[in-house]
Amino acid sequence: MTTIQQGKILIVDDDTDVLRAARLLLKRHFSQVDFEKNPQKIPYLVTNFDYDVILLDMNFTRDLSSGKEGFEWLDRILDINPKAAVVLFTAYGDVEMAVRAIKAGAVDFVLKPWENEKLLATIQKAFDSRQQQSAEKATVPVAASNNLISVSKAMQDILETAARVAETDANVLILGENGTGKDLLARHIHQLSLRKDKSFVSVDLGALSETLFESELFGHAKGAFTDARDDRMGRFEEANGGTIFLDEIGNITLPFQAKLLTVLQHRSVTRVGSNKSIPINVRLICATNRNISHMASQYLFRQDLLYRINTIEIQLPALRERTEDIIPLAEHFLGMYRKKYNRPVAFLHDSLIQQMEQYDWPGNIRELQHAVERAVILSQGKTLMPKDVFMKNNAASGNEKLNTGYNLEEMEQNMINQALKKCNGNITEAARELGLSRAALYRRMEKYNI
Ligand SMILES: Nc1ncnc2c1ncn2[C@@H]1O[C@H](COP(=O)(O)OP(=O)(O)OP(=O)(O)O)[C@@H](O)[C@H]1O
Repeated sequence: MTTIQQGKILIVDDDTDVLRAARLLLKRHFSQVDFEKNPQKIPYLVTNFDYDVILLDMNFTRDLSSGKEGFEWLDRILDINPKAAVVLFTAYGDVEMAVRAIKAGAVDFVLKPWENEKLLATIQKAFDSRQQQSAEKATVPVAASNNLISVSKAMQDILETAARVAETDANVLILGENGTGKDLLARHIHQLSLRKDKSFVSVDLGALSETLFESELFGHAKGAFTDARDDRMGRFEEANGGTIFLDEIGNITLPFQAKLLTVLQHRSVTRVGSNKSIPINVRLICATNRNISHMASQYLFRQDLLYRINTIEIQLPALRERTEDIIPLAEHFLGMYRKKYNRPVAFLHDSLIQQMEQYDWPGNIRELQHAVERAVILSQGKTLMPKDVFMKNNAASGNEKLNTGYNLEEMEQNMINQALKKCNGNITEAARELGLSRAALYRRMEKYNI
């Protein structure tokens, strides 16, 4: 009998069959095997969950065979966690690419189609070396996995409601501005639910094109359209027994709303090009940053679909409406990033605390998180000062409340300029300051025309 090791593995691949097969194999050996189809979720997952090994596809649909996208994502992962053990997966691999991948920071490389023993041995090796590293660095704490900070009364009430509804199978609709924690709350509810050992499948409906919508959600039969070379299960089937999280539900067109409604009413899906109905048992959590009741009153969102999805409605307040959470969150991120980047900085200056509490945080917790991360990377002393934390228009408007939009790219560009200035234009040193590889810094400089 195989013993299951306490280890967290993440598989990122846009091919559902690959995900399923690799997960099935690895689940027999590791206690937690998460999978994600959408590479855009990588930064979120790597920041929030301390994976032992990440198995990453090199060829996402954008660019089928050069492996370029895989290299980009590898870079992003290592930017976030330089110690991540990343094993690359490719169908078009060759020795040259393997060498490049290892040079770029991957620990190993597996060719598709794989042999189970080989895949397992590679993952095991990556896992063992990572365990050894952690044992040597016993002082390095585990990442703040699933750490939901909630000091304000508003958030405590929300968590209480979440705990109460988690055990039921009631559909939940989470409303709130971008970056308020909708995704994190959905995962939290799943973790508290009886389905926690089953899949949590997250789908960003806003990112799905009209042509992909149906086959992605409901699957397709072989030959249903030109590229349908095999039968393929959709996201609802993948989530069977577990939870499906439909993000940006307010962004789908009326015809797709009708299709989704039919699936929810019948609790079954029919793959595109097939006439066989497949029963599904999923817990549904939806989220949107739009005013969906208003949309329903304007006939832009079907009222009957809204009734289906909002059995329990949770409104996440904007960060500026729960100011008690700002400093605990900032301290949480400060602790997380000072350890990650090994910086001495440990305190927020009183004047910074005051400014942070008065700032509007239009990008909510995500904006706060990025602002603290960048400040930690660039920090020199033990205390963060107001000048260290980028808050849009902060310098110009002092302590006034701000209602402007927020631009992450602008912030990134600013940070790069600051680092280059500090290091007198020395790219290697600036990259180190920013916690980036030289290649990653060059790419960003090119992007911003610096
Ligand atoms: N209460 C919290 N405690 C700690 N971290 C949080 C909390 N809420 C959100 N975060 C962090 O803030 C970031 C943004 O959260 P999340 O992605 O869940 O927001 P969202 O509302 O789903 O955003 P979007 O609408 O843009 O998809 C994530 O890194 C998340 O871990």
